[in-house]
Amino acid sequence: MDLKGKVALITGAAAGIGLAYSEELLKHGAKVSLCDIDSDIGEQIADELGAKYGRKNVLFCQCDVTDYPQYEEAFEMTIKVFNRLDIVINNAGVMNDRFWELEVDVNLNGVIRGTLLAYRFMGKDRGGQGGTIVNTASTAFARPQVSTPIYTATNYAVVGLTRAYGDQYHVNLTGVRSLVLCPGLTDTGLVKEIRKQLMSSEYEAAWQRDNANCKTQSSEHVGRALIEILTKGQSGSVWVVENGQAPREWRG
Ligand SMILES: NC(=O)C1=CN([C@@H]2O[C@H](COP(=O)(O)OP(=O)(O)OC[C@H]3O[C@@H](n4cnc5c(N)ncnc54)[C@H](O)[C@@H]3O)[C@@H](O)[C@H]2O)C=CC1
Ligand SMILES: CCCCCC(=O)/C=C/[C@H]1C=CC(=O)[C@@H]1CCCCCCC(=O)O
Repeated sequence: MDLKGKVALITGAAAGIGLAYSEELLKHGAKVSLCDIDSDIGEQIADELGAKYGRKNVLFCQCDVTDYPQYEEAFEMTIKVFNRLDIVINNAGVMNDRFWELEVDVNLNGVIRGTLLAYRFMGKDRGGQGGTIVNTASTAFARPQVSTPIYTATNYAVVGLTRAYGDQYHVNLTGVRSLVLCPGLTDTGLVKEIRKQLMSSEYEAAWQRDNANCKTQSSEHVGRALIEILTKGQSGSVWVVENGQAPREWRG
């Protein structure tokens, strides 16, 4: 896929994996709409990336993915500024099973909202040009993270959503392809104070076991993997990126 001049909207773009996706897309000549709930860091990141890759190529939209009207405004603003939309990356996520309703609202409902908006603004059946949706899940979908059952469930659901929408039936109808990237342990701010993120402090032993054999990878590695997946990923495909290795397709 030639990314030059393409427009990508990325959620959770102010930090971690979303920021790495954004920078890698800019390096490949795309324009990016950085969407994040955190406007202080988001504006600052947009300034920094704009100075490096050209101010006309970067936009920041303050957007909480749990708030449909705000999310819709981010799509409208992106298309108004860049005049097109080719790629939607549903990446914003949290891990906190204590606040599980919010976790489900961000990690699953947020991806559903982003997917429905992507079809509305890119779907050929809705007057659009077609495009690509990339969702971020986690390797927790393939090997359940026993210490965070609800976080794990949201990742299973995102993979199921992507596989169903990724079917050729939807591609024929809309011209939109859907892929899912599942990172393993990645060095970001997702885990701040693990004891407060597990449903029970008794789960700490399980948390240690869950992550015992994982090698931490950088968010930049996941960013580079995104470009490879965008280039060769078939609609409905599921990609695992872990331990700093090249992306590999998961075939269930
Ligand atoms: N870091 C890791 O080890 C792994 C992360 N993931 C997934 O990768 C995705 C990105 O996570 P990280 O970069 O690690 O986390 P992070 O905490 O570094 O970045 C997440 C970003 O999402 C934003 N955000 C949070 N709630 C939001 C909302 N309601 N609306 C809009 N933006 C919101 C935050 O402000 C932040 O900028 C998540 O979906 C996470 O589940 C998956 C596997 C491993
Ligand atoms: C010893 C713990 C070190 C810190 C671990 C950490 O930061 C974990 C991150 C996970 C949080 C959400 C995820 O999606 C991350 C990785 C999930 C990997 C699941 C590993 C299980 C396995 O591969 O068997």
